[in-house]
Amino acid sequence: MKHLVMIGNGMAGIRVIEEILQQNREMYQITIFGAEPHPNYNRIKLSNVLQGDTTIDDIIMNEWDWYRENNIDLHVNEAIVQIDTNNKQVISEKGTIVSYDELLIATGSSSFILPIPGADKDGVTGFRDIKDCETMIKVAEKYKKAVVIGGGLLGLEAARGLLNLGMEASVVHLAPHLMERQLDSTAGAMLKNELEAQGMKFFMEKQTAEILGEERVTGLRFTDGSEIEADLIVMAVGIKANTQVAQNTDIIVNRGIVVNDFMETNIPNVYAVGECAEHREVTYGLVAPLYEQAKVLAAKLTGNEVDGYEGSIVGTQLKVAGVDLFSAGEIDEDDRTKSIKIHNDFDGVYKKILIRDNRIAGIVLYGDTSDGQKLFRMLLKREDLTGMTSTQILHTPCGGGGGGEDVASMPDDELVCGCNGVTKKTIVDAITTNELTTVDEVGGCTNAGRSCGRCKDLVGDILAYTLGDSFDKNAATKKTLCGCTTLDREEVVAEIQEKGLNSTKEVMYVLGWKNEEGCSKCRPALNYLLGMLNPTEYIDESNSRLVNEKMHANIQKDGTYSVIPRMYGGVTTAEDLKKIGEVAEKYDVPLVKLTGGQRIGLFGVKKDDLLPIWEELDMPSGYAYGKTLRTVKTCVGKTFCRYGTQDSMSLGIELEKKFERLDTPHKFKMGVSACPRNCAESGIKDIGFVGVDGGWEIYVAGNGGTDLRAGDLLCTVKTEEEALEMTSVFLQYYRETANYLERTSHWVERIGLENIKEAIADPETRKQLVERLEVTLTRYTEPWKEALENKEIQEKFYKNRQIKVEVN
Ligand SMILES: Cc1cc2nc3c(=O)[nH]c(=O)nc-3n(C[C@H](O)[C@H](O)[C@H](O)COP(=O)(O)OP(=O)(O)OC[C@H]3O[C@@H](n4cnc5c(N)ncnc54)[C@H](O)[C@@H]3O)c2cc1C
Ligand SMILES: NC(=O)c1ccc[n+]([C@@H]2O[C@H](COP(=O)([O-])OP(=O)(O)OC[C@H]3O[C@@H](n4cnc5c(N)ncnc54)[C@H](O)[C@@H]3O)[C@@H](O)[C@H]2O)c1
Ligand code: SF4
Ligand code: FES
Repeated sequence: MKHLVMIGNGMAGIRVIEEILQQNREMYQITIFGAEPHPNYNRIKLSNVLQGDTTIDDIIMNEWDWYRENNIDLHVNEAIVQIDTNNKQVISEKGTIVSYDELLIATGSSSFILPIPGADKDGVTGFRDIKDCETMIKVAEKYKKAVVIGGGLLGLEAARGLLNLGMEASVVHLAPHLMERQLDSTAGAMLKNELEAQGMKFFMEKQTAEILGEERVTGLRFTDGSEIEADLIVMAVGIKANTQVAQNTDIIVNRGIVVNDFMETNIPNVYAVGECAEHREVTYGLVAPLYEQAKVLAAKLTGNEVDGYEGSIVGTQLKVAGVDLFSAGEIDEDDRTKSIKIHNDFDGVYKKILIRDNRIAGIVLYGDTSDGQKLFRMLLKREDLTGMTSTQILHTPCGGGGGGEDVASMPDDELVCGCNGVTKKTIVDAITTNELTTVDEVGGCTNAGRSCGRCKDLVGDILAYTLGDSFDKNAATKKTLCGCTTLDREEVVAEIQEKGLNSTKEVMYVLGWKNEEGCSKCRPALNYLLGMLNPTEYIDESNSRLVNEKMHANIQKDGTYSVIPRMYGGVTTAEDLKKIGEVAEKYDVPLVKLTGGQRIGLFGVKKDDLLPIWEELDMPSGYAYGKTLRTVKTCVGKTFCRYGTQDSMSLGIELEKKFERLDTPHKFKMGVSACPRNCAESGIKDIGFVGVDGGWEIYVAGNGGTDLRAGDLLCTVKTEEEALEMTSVFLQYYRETANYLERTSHWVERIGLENIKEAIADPETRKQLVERLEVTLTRYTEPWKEALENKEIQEKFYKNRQIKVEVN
């Protein structure tokens, strides 16, 4: 098998790999290096994350298990720093050397940071990746004044996000009107009016000379000498291709890595794709052309016949609520163009079609973009307009997302999903051939809707049109458990109960799963649901668990493992500390570290050492890898602290001993503080206890991670027994109603705290929840003890090859 190495784990590169896997799974052993610590995610949707419409979790496109299932050796957080084309090797920043037969460079771009004094101060960022997005969200919690430099697509989407985060957002722009690369001055002015009405401020035709402040930014000075204040500066002044890996090699680099029509560089077996590639002197910054490149390259790499890539004309839209615009091709008239213009200022609609030699050369639409795709198709196909009137050009029947009638009159070759180049015919064919009934399924088969998501309504309309009477609108757009089924979580639960199903295979078979093996999304979800619904009879399927749970250890990015034993309530003994020290020394453990959950972790453990280390430790597993109770953090409480009114350690230890190993929809953390000073950070735990005079306040759905959230007060109880009972009630209600992989913070926001309180108000309901939980708690055993006693488990999990996948 040939070895394909890819540098870059982003949108264009992974599309090539997906296409290769579809065309020939057996052809390559694949290794991917990614500089970011994440699996492939939808970068486009970072704007939606910043604007608060979605979460980082929701924009992951290929989960860690996807890499594993496709035998991809993934190295994240590990940039390649050198290519040796003579010896056909790549070298990473950590010194890893890997040989390749075929090398694919897919390193994308970086934000262009203006080379002006002060650009390196704290509070100055680009907007390119998850880290930048998180930086902005964090700054917005503390500071007020945001300045975005650059009034292009990215700058305006960033500014809208910062407004949504409660900041004042000003945009500094060099040109006389916004988005001058996509809009003419009329549309640019209309856009500025709309955004001003939404609360943005603009500084037009201003060039930044310097960023002011000591260590942290306080403002900026323009070249005309005027100054404005700023706590955060976002640079959105364009991008530059990441070509550093090709430097000091014979690979030709210009603005990007130079490729021919088959994405081949001048060096044999080395290819480039995506924003880092320069094709016919053009580098692209939108996914549609990059996906076209990906298709061509995948065909080339799998030996399939394919026409070369000839370059693209791109269409753009802005992802800001309340703004409807579309632009493609040329923007401004010249002496060879004629134009059709409609400017209805009253309704805020502007349309300009530029025509040269009787063919559409450019489109600018503002306020009504329903003709966008039809006109874009005419532009791309160079349709001859001879004999057509301006009214016919603007109003020929089209799709435009307007429902059944429009869809019927849409030509087959009309582009429905601009990002992925999917036409109406491809979608209709996929629906009929594969009996698809949901928008997500259409996405799974054709990729339509998998990028910016704008076309999803139109895909829904095409489903309605194709399926006719059998179309069910609610079903088409509902959130199914995964792409293998049309059923959502509630329906799957109802079917399992009604039909008495008792294994994942049985569920998949009886409920007509499309993929009989399921996928990395549904297998762990079904395993959880079956165990939750039928705790006494269901036999846990370790093969259906997420990889870390299967191994009972977190796999680190270098292929080693972590060992984290329990320390109930963060309390340990001299004897346990000695044991940990001894194994760390004996097995040469590279890192011994106190974790955030008040325990001691051994990191960098070799797979072969896992069993002997656990045997010698003879301590319970801390489940630091599981969707289960992780830790109960406690303060020292009244035993030692003069402010303490309660015994926090005792409650914490009791809670941890009672609920350890319990499967929950997502990881679950607790905190117990013995007074409102809250030293155990109980306010940012899934369930947190705060000692008050005469009892405990119980806070729920707090989160200290990426979605920082203060917990909500659920209730106040008087005794430890009541605290334990309320924890059982809350935990079991969460277990029975949350979606798999839904943290309590998201669950409480989705269901509503008041609804949860109401649901558990009745004492009889509470009693039943507690009873069901008590039964469930009897099904768990100590995993490492079991592994040490069971040869089969040892052979299956701890004596085979290393997998290099980082799992969070
Ligand atoms: C906020 C935002 C919104 C956007 N909105 C849209 C939109 O609405 N529509 C649209 O079409 N496009 C949009 N884009 C652009 C689109 O996201 C990009 O065109 C696309 O992601 C480029 O794909 P790529 O694979 O070439 O690069 P990337 O997705 O950037 O992937 C490249 C990866 O390679 C990694 N890498 C770089 N150097 C190395 C190295 N030496 N070793 C290992 N790894 C390396 C990078 O860290 C990165 O993860 C948007 C971009 C942003 C930032
Ligand atoms: N909706 C979308 O399709 C979308 C959204 C976000 C990002 N993107 C892509 O991401 C990439 C980056 O976007 P971008 O908007 O940064 O790039 P861009 O090159 O499209 O726009 C940069 C803007 O910054 C302005 N500018 C340049 N120097 C400046 C200065 N010194 N002061 C003030 N303004 C200055 C330019 O006039 C220009 O309008 C692009 O490839 C873009 O296509 C696309
Ligand atoms: S939370 Fe209160 S009781 Fe606990 S350590 Fe802090 S001050 Fe002391
Ligand atoms: S148009 Fe962007 S995903 Fe379809």
